[in-house]
Amino acid sequence: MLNYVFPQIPEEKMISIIRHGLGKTKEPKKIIILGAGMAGLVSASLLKEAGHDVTVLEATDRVGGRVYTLRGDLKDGHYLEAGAMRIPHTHLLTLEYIRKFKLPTNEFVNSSPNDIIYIKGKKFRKKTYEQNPNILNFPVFPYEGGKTAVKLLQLALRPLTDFIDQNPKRNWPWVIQEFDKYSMDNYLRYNPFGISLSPGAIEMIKVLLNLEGLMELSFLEQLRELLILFTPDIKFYEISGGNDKLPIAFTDQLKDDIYYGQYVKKIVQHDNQVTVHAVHKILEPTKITGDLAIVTIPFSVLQFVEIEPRDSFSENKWKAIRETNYAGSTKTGIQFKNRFWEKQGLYGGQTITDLPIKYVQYPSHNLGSDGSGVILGSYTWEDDAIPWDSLEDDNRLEYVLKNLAIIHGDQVYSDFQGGVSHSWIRYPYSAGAFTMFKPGQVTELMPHISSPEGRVHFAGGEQTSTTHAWIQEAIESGIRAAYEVNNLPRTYIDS
Ligand SMILES: Cc1cc2nc3c(=O)[nH]c(=O)nc-3n(C[C@H](O)[C@H](O)[C@H](O)COP(=O)(O)OP(=O)(O)OC[C@H]3O[C@@H](n4cnc5c(N)ncnc54)[C@H](O)[C@@H]3O)c2cc1C
Ligand SMILES: N[C@@H](Cc1ccccc1)C(=O)O
Repeated sequence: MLNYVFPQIPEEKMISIIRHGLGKTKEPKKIIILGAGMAGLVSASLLKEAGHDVTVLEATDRVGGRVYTLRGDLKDGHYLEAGAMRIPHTHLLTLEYIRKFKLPTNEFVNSSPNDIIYIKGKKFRKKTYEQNPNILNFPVFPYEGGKTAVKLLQLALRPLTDFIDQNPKRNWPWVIQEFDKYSMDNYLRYNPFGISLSPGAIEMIKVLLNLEGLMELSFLEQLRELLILFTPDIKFYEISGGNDKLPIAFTDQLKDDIYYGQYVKKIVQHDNQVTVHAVHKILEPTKITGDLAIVTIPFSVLQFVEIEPRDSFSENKWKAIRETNYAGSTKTGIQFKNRFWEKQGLYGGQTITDLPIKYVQYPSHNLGSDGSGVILGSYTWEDDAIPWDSLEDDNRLEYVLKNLAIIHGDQVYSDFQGGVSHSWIRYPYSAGAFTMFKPGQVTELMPHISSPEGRVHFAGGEQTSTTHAWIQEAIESGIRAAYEVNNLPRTYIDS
């Protein structure tokens, strides 16, 4: 259970593997990797460097998967990060690869005192709210008055976070055992430490911390996220020019080993080998046989891949594939011919609102420049994404504009130049944005998610590591899978 929080390979060893590789293998094998997202690229890169013959089958025409920089309908070289947009300064594996490929970065201004809070029809600046949280008028208990949503949440979490901090390795197993059954909503409502927040305080936390859509999901998952986001003096970065530069950087080494447009339909284990069947829109179907396979396809879409013989996967694995919960997320970006938000003091940073758009992020690149820019006009998670997923792109743009006009004025209409939108639930190559367990799934599913099944190994961020919903965990899982198979003797896997 500890690998729910601590990587199976110590972080400093993983950093050394990124820098120096796994070391030449004594057992070169033919390895088929399913998926060219960050997990697939990392494992393919390390295993090729170690002397294996790797083949990567990727369903789409690009690398990156959920690192997806949308440029299509935007002008003047602008882009929207439909997937990964920010990299915390604590995500050393991600930053190590960025350093390895010498990619330029700039600060991602996640939040600033000028952030806007638009709640109950009123507009405030974050600095004003932080000086006097009561101006938002949530009906809190007297002792909760004057506290921000973050402070109230930290109050409710404090007994747990202090306990974890005393001795994380010793105390996390107890926390998992005791709190895996809680949803975020349950923990806040029926706080086991007797710090029961008022309904008004819970409402304030849900709205201000954009948690409304996630409340029914695992409390432990949110706790892990919040520990990241509460890291004192946390800083975020982005790759200048688009985060897709990171997955693309792997293609120099792997350009002859990645096959695009190859949608994997079947995995067969037989005669001490594994054969992967894929279809292509135009070419003849593909059939590749090797010594083993590494699956990085999200479990949500792995359900459509035929596994032969069925019992080559354990029942626990089948259960994990069926039940691992994938949260939805939808992003809509809008391009404006003037960077009007900067004239309103928003150089990066965000708006948080109870309007359907929920969360707006202002760009952290080309700050202060003249001309156009792209705002992430709406970023929603899970339940909050559902209304947006019911709409086609143009309707999303229409409603996002309407909401932005309420916040920024009607200039949004005269400055409007176009926009892009992406629903991860409706994206057939991930069928969801990221794993976010339901209550009980850490205990029930975690032990069976990354365990190999015969000749088939598993990576892929979401389901197989310690921080769901971050590139860091995709890299961690890719390194772990490569390390796992590198010196696996072929005879062993013949058994
Ligand atoms: C909305 C959103 C916001 C995010 N924000 C951040 C952030 O700010 N910072 C951060 O660090 N991380 C963020 N992440 C998380 C990060 O993007 C992912 O955790 C990471 O990219 C996952 O990599 P992966 O290789 O595990 O999976 P994926 O990227 O999903 O790769 C799987 C690959 O398999 C391919 N595939 C699927 N089915 C098949 C098939 N049948 N046959 C062949 N190929 C197939 C897919 O096309 C894809 O390329 C965000 C993710 C989302 C969705
Ligand atoms: N890590 C992703 C998604 C995420 C954030 C916070 C909570 C849950 C998911 C992001 O930074 O946007």
